[in-house]
Amino acid sequence: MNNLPEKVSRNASFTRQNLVLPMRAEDLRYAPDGVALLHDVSLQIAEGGVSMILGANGAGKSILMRILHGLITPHGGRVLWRGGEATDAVRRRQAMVFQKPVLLRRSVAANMEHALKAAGVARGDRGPRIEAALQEAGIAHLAKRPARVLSGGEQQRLAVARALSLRPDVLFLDEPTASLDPASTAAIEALILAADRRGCKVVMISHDLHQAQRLAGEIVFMDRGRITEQSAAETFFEQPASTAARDFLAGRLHLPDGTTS
Ligand SMILES: Nc1ncnc2c1ncn2[C@@H]1O[C@H](COP(=O)(O)OP(=O)(O)OP(=O)(O)O)[C@@H](O)[C@H]1O
Repeated sequence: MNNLPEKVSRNASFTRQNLVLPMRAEDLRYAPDGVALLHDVSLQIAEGGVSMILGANGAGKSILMRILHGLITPHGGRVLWRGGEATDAVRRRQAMVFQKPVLLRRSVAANMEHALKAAGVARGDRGPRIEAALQEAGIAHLAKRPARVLSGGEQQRLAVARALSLRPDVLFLDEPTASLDPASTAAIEALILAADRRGCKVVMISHDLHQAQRLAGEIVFMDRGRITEQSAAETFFEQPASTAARDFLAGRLHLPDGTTS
């Protein structure tokens, strides 16, 4: 890969301390109605670089992310932030953006205002933060427009800008650029890299291997409810350790019965 020096310098350029990492997930099990969808998943997320979760459809990536963010409760195992269970203070230092942005029926600026107010940001600080976040996302000219009439790419930029305006220590992104065109994708990727440079830990799911190569510091690879490897992105793409990852990168499908096509 040709962008290693950029990643190294990015990782060295933190501008603030991350107050919730490292995160440690231990033996997570998720089995609604007795059907095991996550099997004893353990991983550690530390500061520095984008952590990218890869794996085939149905591998359990979204379930894992939702458990890490506290949106669903696992049937076994636990998630520890700096060694302790998530408190309200820890949850407030995290944000999540979904593949389909969840926006309120009000203007772009009012969507931002609502999130900042709910997060307890003082009234006088909200305006400047909204302006800065919309500028950075390249949608300042849309501030007064109803959020629901924005294009898909604009809506997703707003969702990411809104999440970043909260200045989270950890930002979870579940396929934020799925179905966006190259220009919108590039705009979102620029926001992700800027957040990374500021010391916001980005944990992200993507199906776009080129995007993973552009952004990721490390790869967490999932196969049928298990993490088969967690490694530096360069290592993963050059020498994937697991058969499942090798097959995935080669475009071979792992079928539920254990065979490969
Ligand atoms: N509450 C639930 N009850 C039953 N099955 C579920 C539930 N939630 C998710 N699943 C199933 O668990 C599997 C993993 O889902 P998940 O959304 O985590 O996959 P994913 O890796 O994010 O896939 P994709 O890349 O398609 O988004 C899927 O087969 C899904 O249908």
